[in-house]
Amino acid sequence: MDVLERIIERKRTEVDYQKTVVSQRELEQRPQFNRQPLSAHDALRRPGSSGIIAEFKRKSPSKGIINDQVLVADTTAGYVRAGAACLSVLTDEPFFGGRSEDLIQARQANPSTPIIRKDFIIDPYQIVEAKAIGADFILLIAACLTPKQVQNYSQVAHDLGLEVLLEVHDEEELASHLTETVDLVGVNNRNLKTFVTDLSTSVRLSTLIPDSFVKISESGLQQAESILALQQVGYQGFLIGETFMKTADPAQALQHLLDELNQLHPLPQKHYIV
Ligand SMILES: O=P(O)(O)OC[C@@H](O)[C@@H](O)c1c[nH]c2ccccc12
Repeated sequence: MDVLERIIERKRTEVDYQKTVVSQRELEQRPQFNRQPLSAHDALRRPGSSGIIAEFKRKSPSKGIINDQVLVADTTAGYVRAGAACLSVLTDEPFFGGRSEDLIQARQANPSTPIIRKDFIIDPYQIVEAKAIGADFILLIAACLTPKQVQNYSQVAHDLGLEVLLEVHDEEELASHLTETVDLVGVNNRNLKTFVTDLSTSVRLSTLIPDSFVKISESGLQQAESILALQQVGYQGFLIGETFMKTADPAQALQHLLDELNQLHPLPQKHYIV
């Protein structure tokens, strides 16, 4: 069994248990459930957007502990001050050391920045839960779902006002799973089965994704030069976790990356803001 299969098996048990603890009806009564979600699509397409989706990730199956010292509210607020366009918060506990409470805290600290619930969604209950904890958009991973599930779950998300990021990592997944019902398409440079990270995956797949979707390159991004090269082939979003989280001050690491990016490729808007 590969890691992805283990994660999904564990997730099934977790979701079935969670449903007995908090019913869907109870989730629908939470105050956040009535909040109007923010659009990640708009935030990433806004002129002058940094395009960075900055992730809060304590640990991962490939790297072990990345950072268990920093607090979610401080870190995510720091990311936003530094210029993140969106935030990503891992809520998977067994493999990534996250929890729903992290997203609740990130939401409180950042009322105006779109936040993605980063988890392995295999049941519509988790989409209702995403809304109830204050997420604005959700991740659907092609490798974990059938094309039909992607369509159905996107519909559930849209009915709740949430946007959908579909994650693929090769041509086959893109061809079989891409549907008009998703809003953003993420190319994961990391193969979730082998953990090998290769940025050329994003380059290869970029022309195969229609421009109507916001294109996001995910994982393994470290250098301003790589971001610039990916912008040139059509990417508008960059999902980055470890490069920031492995430092003692993740927000400062983002600030450095944006400074480097501005030096390479100054965004005119930045210079006109007084
Ligand atoms: O830490 P990195 O290499 O910058 O990667 C961030 C993000 O892309 C990665 O955490 C991720 C992408 N898709 C996922 C699916 C589940 C869990 C995690 C992920």
